[in-house]
Amino acid sequence: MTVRVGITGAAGRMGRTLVEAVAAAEGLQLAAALERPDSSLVGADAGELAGQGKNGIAVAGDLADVVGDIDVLIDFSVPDATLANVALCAEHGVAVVIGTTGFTPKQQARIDAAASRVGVCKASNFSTGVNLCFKLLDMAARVLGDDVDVEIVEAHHRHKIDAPSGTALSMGGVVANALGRDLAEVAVYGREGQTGARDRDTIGFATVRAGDIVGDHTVLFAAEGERIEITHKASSRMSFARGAVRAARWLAGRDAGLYDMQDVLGFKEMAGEERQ
Ligand SMILES: NC(=O)C1=CN([C@@H]2O[C@H](COP(=O)(O)OP(=O)(O)OC[C@H]3O[C@@H](n4cnc5c(N)ncnc54)[C@H](OP(=O)(O)O)[C@@H]3O)[C@@H](O)[C@H]2O)C=CC1
Ligand SMILES: O=C(O)C1=N[C@H](C(=O)O)C[C@H](O)C1
Repeated sequence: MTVRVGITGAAGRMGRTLVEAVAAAEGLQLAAALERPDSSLVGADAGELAGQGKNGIAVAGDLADVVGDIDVLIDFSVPDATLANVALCAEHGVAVVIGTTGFTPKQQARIDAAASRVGVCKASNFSTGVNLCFKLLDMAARVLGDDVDVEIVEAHHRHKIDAPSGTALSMGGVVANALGRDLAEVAVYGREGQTGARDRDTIGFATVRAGDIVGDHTVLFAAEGERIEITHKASSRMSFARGAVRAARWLAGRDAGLYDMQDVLGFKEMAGEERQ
């Protein structure tokens, strides 16, 4: 079966990379590409926008016009646009891969509601490397326990609009969960002035925005006399796009529910087998 894919924000950094990744993927076919309704790019050829040469898919401005042509929507845009798109897809039985970051808890609840009607695969990071890091972080936190200070440092390009990155927050969530802490209670977002000594229970976040950095994340586990650092560095957006394409193939035809890249990679099944 060929999975018919739609891509929102098709002229964006991730959108263009996704158009290229879908073209290279087996079993997937680009069936729709979207931009804002008022964008001057509506009507342009999506392949040309992605620097791939014409692919015959004209950029649409309204998802309602093309939702019947697709099986899965891949959405890397902004929270408000993603929420509107997910709601429409849920009405039409179209599955959604969500890469957008920066949702509030209230916005996340709307995604959860849509996922009771269709399959939704949402991940703050679709690269295999970062998802492997989540497993390594879980293991490191469980072994090191409360004997270390945990700090998370992330760096991204100057155009990124949310901070800390979705990936940094997910990493914090994994570590907090492994240590039996609630991230909302222990997170410290930046420090300035007379901060006092560090509280061991906190998880610190530091953000760098500069130039064209694709995405760097480091989690430090610092004890007296030694320090472990788990680092991931993305050098190409294709690492995210390939993961999202893999997720789209995996999600097509699946039951309604909220999934993530750990499901797609089979990591949750592996963890279940380890426990048995
Ligand atoms: N999960 C993951 O693996 C990854 C997630 N991301 C996330 O993906 C998102 C997009 O990142 P990136 O591609 O760098 O961002 P860009 O700004 O390059 O692209 C966003 C696209 O969405 C479009 N858009 C913005 N607002 C609307 C709207 N209201 N309606 C329709 N379209 C809209 C933009 O159009 P316009 O230019 O006209 O505003 C643009 O084409 C971010 O949240 C980022 O954090 C990024 C990389 C990996
Ligand atoms: O905006 C980006 O570029 C990225 N966003 C994601 C995030 O917020 O974690 C993933 C990746 O790091 C790139």
